[in-house]
Amino acid sequence: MVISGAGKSLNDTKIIKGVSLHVPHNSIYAIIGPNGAGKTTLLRLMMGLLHLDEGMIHFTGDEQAVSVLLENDYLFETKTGWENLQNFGIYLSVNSSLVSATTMKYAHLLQLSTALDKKVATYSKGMKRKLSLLITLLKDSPILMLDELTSGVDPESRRVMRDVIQLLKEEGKTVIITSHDLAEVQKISDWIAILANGTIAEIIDNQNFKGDLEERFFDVLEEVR
Ligand SMILES: Nc1ncnc2c1ncn2[C@@H]1O[C@H](COP(=O)(O)OP(=O)(O)OP(=O)(O)O)[C@@H](O)[C@H]1O
Repeated sequence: MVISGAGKSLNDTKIIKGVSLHVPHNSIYAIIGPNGAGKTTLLRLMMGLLHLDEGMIHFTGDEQAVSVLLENDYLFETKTGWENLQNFGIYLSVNSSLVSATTMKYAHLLQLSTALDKKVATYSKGMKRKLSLLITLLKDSPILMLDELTSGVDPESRRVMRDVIQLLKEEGKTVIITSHDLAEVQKISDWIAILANGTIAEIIDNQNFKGDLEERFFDVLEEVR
């Protein structure tokens, strides 16, 4: 997936300015940056939920299907987790046997199996996030875009989500994430783009990066200020 010269204004303010990125196939690619840097806006452009004012986004042939996880959970609170999966399966045109198979595969890994019979209104933030992730996985898309997957989630749930992301990579998928958790980003990402004021301030090849990400992050922000 290649983004070149992406630009976007919202309410007459330029939010994304000349962003170019190459997200390698089958990589875990993190976009980090301070509040208001434009991470969600950039991800929404990549998701196709917003239209570019300038530039282009190019998917290679086999990468066109994208599944997305938004920053907030959009779940049916009065239905059980399992009913949510079935309803979203219908909405996403995923047949019910595939919904069952995907649920069987990931619910256990996400430690969500026993909660699936309970109403979502009784779920913790972490459980809701895991259910939203499971819904995102129903479509088996080659590219997953996950906006703040682990925000507000406890360490153990973060770890199981991380394990699932790693498994997805092993299965050949490309995963793009935004996060404020630099320790987590450093653990799982192949590439890390630092976004500041709507521009890419730095791209880190994390497999060859030996330093401390937090330190690098603050240095980069200092340089662009
Ligand atoms: N619909 C909108 N209309 C006008 N401005 C917007 C809109 N959505 C976002 N913005 C502004 O765009 C800027 C970037 O917002 P965005 O949510 O993309 O940042 P972010 O890096 O994801 O921040 P956070 O870490 O807080 O989630 C912010 O200044 C925000 O106020």
